[in-house]
Amino acid sequence: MKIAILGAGSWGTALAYVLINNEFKVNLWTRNSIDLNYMRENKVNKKYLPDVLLDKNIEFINNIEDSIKDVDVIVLAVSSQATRNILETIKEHVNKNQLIVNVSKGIELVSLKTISQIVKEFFPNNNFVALSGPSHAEEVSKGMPTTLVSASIDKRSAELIQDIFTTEYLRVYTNPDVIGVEIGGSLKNIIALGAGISDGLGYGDNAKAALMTRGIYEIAKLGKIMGAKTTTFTGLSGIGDLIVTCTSMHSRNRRCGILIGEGKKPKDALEKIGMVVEGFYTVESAYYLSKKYNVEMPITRELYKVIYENHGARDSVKSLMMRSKKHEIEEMILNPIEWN
Ligand SMILES: NC(=O)C1=CN([C@@H]2O[C@H](COP(=O)(O)OP(=O)(O)OC[C@H]3O[C@@H](n4cnc5c(N)ncnc54)[C@H](OP(=O)(O)O)[C@@H]3O)[C@@H](O)[C@H]2O)C=CC1
Ligand SMILES: O=C(CO)COP(=O)(O)O
Repeated sequence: MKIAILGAGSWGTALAYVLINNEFKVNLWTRNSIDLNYMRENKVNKKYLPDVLLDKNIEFINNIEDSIKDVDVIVLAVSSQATRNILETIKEHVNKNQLIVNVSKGIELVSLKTISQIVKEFFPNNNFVALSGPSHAEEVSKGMPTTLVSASIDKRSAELIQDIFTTEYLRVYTNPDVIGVEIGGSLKNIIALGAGISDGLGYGDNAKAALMTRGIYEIAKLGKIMGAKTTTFTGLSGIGDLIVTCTSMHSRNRRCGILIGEGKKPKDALEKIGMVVEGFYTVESAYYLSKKYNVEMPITRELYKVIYENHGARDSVKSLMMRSKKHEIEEMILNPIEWN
């Protein structure tokens, strides 16, 4: 079995490390020829994961068409806003037997589509898997215990991806709820930005617990209306990924939020992180999805104002706290226990 990984960032590189050590052949594609030459010579990705040795079963490739030739699986591992361009580039060169796997976590701006929906536009006949879950590249590439979810409407594809990525430190579950896994994985990044802002403002654990709990609630509300199963949000790609991203210093979303909370302008904070901060864009997509589906998403709305409308973060927290009083669980999401 041969696998192409399109994108040699932190996550693409960590997944390449897993696969080559499972004795699969990997083509790792990067658009950057300087990075390519360094990787070929030194067998490490200096820019994103410098301590991880990639010294067997791997080819570093700069030509994207060559990288997907004769592979069984194509893994999309660039930022989600760049994925459409990648698909456009490879569309004439993919055959219908190649399984397409997406590992990025975001919702496309303007189209408001998830990656499975974009992939379907280009490759309606190919099987598709969304591989997601609480998994920082820095830990996976050190062999630290991690769990993922392989989501596909095709059971065999979900199980194939489960098989090839499983190691003694990486446990992979399957789930047929692709949209649920995609919405959970994408929107947790918004809440992680918020958790970071809260930390940057000097607020404590109470505020973060509130953001995480009310955050997964509004994510699940939107997800349900978009066709997801509510239970998926209680799983690894939902609350699991939300917990890891809101609490870890590995998280670029959380670190970007901390800088904003400390007073940096959102654009400057993004630039300082220097890596993909998906939540920065997904907050806009989610804001418009909440309007499109008429779902109340107060945390998303306030974060949109902070990131895109120059609204003060402390004022946004006040607005959230002073909203009109309400019941905790709305009818539409679960069956709440009613008062006697
Ligand atoms: N890091 C992690 O722990 C995890 C990340 N993810 C998700 O994986 C996705 C990729 O993140 P990650 O690898 O961490 O990000 P990084 O910032 O580490 O790397 C981004 C990668 O995407 C490439 N890229 C960015 N823009 C473009 C573009 N316009 N065209 C082609 N390639 C582009 C970069 O290439 P270049 O270097 O040339 O700019 C680089 O290879 C994100 O959606 C993220 O949410 C999911 C799980 C874990
Ligand atoms: O998705 C991730 C962990 O599961 C990575 O999160 P960040 O992009 O915030 O680093």
